[in-house]
Amino acid sequence: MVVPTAANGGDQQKPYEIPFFDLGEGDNDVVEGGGRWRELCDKVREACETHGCFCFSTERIPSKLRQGMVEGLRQLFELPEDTKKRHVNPKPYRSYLGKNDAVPYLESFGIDHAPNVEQARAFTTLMWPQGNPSFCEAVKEMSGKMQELNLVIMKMLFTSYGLDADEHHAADTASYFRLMKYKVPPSPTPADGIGLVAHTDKNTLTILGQNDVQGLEIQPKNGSWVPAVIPDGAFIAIVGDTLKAWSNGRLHPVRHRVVIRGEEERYSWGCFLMPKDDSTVAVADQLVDGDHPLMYRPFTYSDYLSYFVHNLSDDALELYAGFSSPPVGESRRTCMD
Ligand SMILES: O=C(O)CCC(=O)C(=O)O
Ligand SMILES: [Fe+2]
Repeated sequence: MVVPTAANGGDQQKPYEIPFFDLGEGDNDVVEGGGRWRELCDKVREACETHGCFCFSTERIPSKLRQGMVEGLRQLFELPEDTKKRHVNPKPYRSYLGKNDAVPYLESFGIDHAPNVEQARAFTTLMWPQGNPSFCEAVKEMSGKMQELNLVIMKMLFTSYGLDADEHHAADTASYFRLMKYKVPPSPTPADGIGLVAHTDKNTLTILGQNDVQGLEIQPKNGSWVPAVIPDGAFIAIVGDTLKAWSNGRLHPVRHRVVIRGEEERYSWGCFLMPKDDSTVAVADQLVDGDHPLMYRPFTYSDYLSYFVHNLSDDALELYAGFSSPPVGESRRTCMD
């Protein structure tokens, strides 16, 4: 099944189709050896190579959990600015972001290892000293399910490439959970109600959910921006730069942005899968051959992220790790193969 995306704000754009997959019921369907497993692995890989993203539904995340998440986000972003500013973390994109000229409609928080109840509780207690057990539970559960799904999709990609899809890579994997609110721009809406500037994700694989208010756009390989319409209750998975490197350029980290239109506030939340800070990302040996010469040198994810934060280049991966760039002299150890 594909989800046709209507042209947004004009009739110039051709409808663009983002693949949509039903990732099944709990653990019964999309598990290794299940009826649809192998077929889905290939379709997911194809979507990630061609589009760099796909939408999916899953019964692992019940609608009650989604509702709890959205309700908690409303309460969170309504807190006083001084309270929200208490959330500080030295890692990039984690501290509370509000009132930023580059992204005036966006507010966000990033929580490390949110599936860990201690981390989820530390965050909610910081925001609500008297506690907020229901949002704490929603953050822990939602981030845990999304991390699980991220790992399932990674496994699908490994399987489709015929690589050992052993879970061992999960041990070298971390995640952070990002909570976002996009305010309604003042009326009349500026032509460019940019909620989040165009970028590729630097991590491995991202899964995003939203409160059914659209706004995400992607730039397909052919160049022009199109809306990425996420069906109600569904999620979108987006390939990051690190997966492009690991797959020797096969998987496509699609550029995306958020454009705010309409009258409703948009809430979104994302689980960003990434290698642990000290893990080295290296191209999988099996994905290098005569037709696919080695494109990237090994690198440490945290060094790559730091390079990006200091340079903010659209071509960060190619400049930092592209084979023509200078070697870093790191030993070759890989977190993902
Ligand atoms: O809010 C969204 O839908 C997109 C967020 C995003 O792309 C990001 O945080 O990297
Ligand atoms: Fe992103």
